[in-house]
Amino acid sequence: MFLQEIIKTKNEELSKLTQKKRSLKSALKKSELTLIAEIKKASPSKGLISKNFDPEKQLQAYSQGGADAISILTDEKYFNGSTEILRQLRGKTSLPILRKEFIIHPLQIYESLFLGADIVLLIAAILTKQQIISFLDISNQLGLEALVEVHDHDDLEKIIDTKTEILGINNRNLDNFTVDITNTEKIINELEKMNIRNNFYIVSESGVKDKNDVDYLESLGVNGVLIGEALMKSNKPQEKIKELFPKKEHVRNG
Ligand SMILES: O=P(O)(O)OC[C@@H](O)[C@@H](O)c1c[nH]c2ccccc12
Repeated sequence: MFLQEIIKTKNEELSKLTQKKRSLKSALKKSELTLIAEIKKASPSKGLISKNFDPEKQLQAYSQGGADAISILTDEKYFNGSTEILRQLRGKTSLPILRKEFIIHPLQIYESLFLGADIVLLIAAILTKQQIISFLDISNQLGLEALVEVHDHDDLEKIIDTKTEILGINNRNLDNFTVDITNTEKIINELEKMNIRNNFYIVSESGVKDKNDVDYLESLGVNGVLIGEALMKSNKPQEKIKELFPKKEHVRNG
């Protein structure tokens, strides 16, 4: 009897832990182009990007500018990020948070939950199809959303017939750092040929720097864009967002 009561309580406690997180998918469902704004101090391709790196100030500028979600680099060695940044910013925003990390083990997904992330990144190029399938299952169980990132045809093959819902198309080749934003168009064309374009919410990632780029991507029908460097390098990220997304509603007090 008593054990039963304990288990009932445990189930209630667990449901709190895994309850639906803040959702990127809900933002992507809207007709307006979604902005995922990234907090990134440095990168292996660009070195130090932000001299006066202040994650909290950056977060404020992003949310006041009208960003729909925040991406936070947690890799230390190559991006100068930290899990601590995510932990600290979590309580300071109501926007969904994507943990930008190179996930190669299920433990990192559990860790993301405890850090307070709402979305995890699954990079197809560093995972097998089996891992993608299993990592998507784990994320689902934990109530986390997953942004599954592809760059080329081989990556695309790996995510076909998986439960991928949010598809990130990376315009940057992570092996040699070359950037080409027409990569988004190329991958969308492949999806259309395979007749699976409408199975996904599509986020174009990397190399988006001006209004022209945003307009071009919007014309392709993407649901969202992920921008890091252009916002990190700007002295006034909030203004930069206004320039890139004049239609966005700008929040007054974060
Ligand atoms: O700074 P940019 O060019 O706007 O790019 C942002 C984001 O797309 C990029 O940081 C990124 C995309 N996929 C990744 C995977 C790991 C680390 C970083 C990334």
